[in-house]
Amino acid sequence: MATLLLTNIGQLTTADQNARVLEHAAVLIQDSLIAWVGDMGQAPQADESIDLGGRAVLPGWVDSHSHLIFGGDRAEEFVARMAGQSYAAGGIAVTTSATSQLSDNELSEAVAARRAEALAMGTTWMETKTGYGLAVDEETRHSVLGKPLVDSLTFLGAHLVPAGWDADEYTELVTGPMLDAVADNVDFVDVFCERGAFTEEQSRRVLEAARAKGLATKVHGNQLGPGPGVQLAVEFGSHSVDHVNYLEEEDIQALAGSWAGWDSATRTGTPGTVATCLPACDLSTRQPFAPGRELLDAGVRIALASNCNPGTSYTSNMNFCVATAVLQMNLSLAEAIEAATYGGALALGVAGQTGSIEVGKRADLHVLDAPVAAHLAYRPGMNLTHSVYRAGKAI
Ligand SMILES: N=CN[C@@H](CCC(=O)O)C(=O)O
Ligand SMILES: [Zn+2]
Repeated sequence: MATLLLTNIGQLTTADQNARVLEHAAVLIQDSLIAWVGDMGQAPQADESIDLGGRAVLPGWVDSHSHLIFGGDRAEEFVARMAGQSYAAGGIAVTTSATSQLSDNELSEAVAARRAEALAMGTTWMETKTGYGLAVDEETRHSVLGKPLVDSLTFLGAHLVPAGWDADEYTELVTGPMLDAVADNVDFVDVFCERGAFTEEQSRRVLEAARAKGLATKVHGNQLGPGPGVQLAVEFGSHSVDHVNYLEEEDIQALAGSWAGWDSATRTGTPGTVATCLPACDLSTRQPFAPGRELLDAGVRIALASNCNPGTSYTSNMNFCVATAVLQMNLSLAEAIEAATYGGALALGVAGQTGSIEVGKRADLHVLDAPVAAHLAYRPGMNLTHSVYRAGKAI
């Protein structure tokens, strides 16, 4: 069994349950897993050793929300938005049409290139969604092509009601033949519960169909205005509700209540519904930032994710998301790092495998070209990723 010691780490942010930050640290990797963490002076012998020159190390980012399976872009829509037009869900149809024109090879290559781009910026676990197919054959094709290219895959047939369809009939298709066709390929079922997309009643049908299939759920909710998304997600025990820009007090209380069976000190118990904040999307759509500070203060577990997609957030740069959360959402650096690592892992149900630097977890590590992790927000916009290890392998 091959061992690799990463040593002379200036600052090691573990994002473990005690939020340990170690100085002059080392991490021993055995094959794909973390085998030892501690003071570099006490590190065990290893087959190979890499001196990180005093750099900061943190867990690889867990990006729990993206839409990488698409063709074309929507730069014109973005420019119009910057000139004052507001975002509307209808733009999804432009991408659906562009995506349908790509061959299997072209689409796979586009997704793989986007995944590689994110990995090079420290994202070692990445979720993505279907949702630019909106027909049984296309949604199935996207689920088959997407599955081997990402770590978690979500079915989002309920992204937009395609032109020419009655909304209830399309919901029938999504919850019947479309879900049947993709079910074996996906980890989650998601629904865009929003004005211009799916109503509360239609969203409920999507979540019920997922439950009947034994699939975990997510909800895109409360993005463009107050709405029922958060309450539905909590009611159905969804792993996450994402966007959460427009929350009423009852929404925050419902989310906090969902964590009543979870012990944060030991990270044991029954997890609730993670509130996933998407700061890059909020900037690109000029929406108010999700109230991450208030959610944390109310006892809600949050995640930070990129929401990389061609409409509302064409970036997969998690360094940028973390910097924005610190600078604009009043999160501390430690809170933002935890939300973008362990929080994302909770939102994907993979916190036992990744999201923190602990013995037994997958060796997913992000080395910064900086002495301390604070540089992520202190030097926003700079390329601070020095190197990345995914499942123990340098990329
Ligand atoms: N909100 C719904 N879906 C995407 C946007 C999709 C698009 O406009 O292409 C999002 O998460 O922001
Ligand atoms: Zn999304």
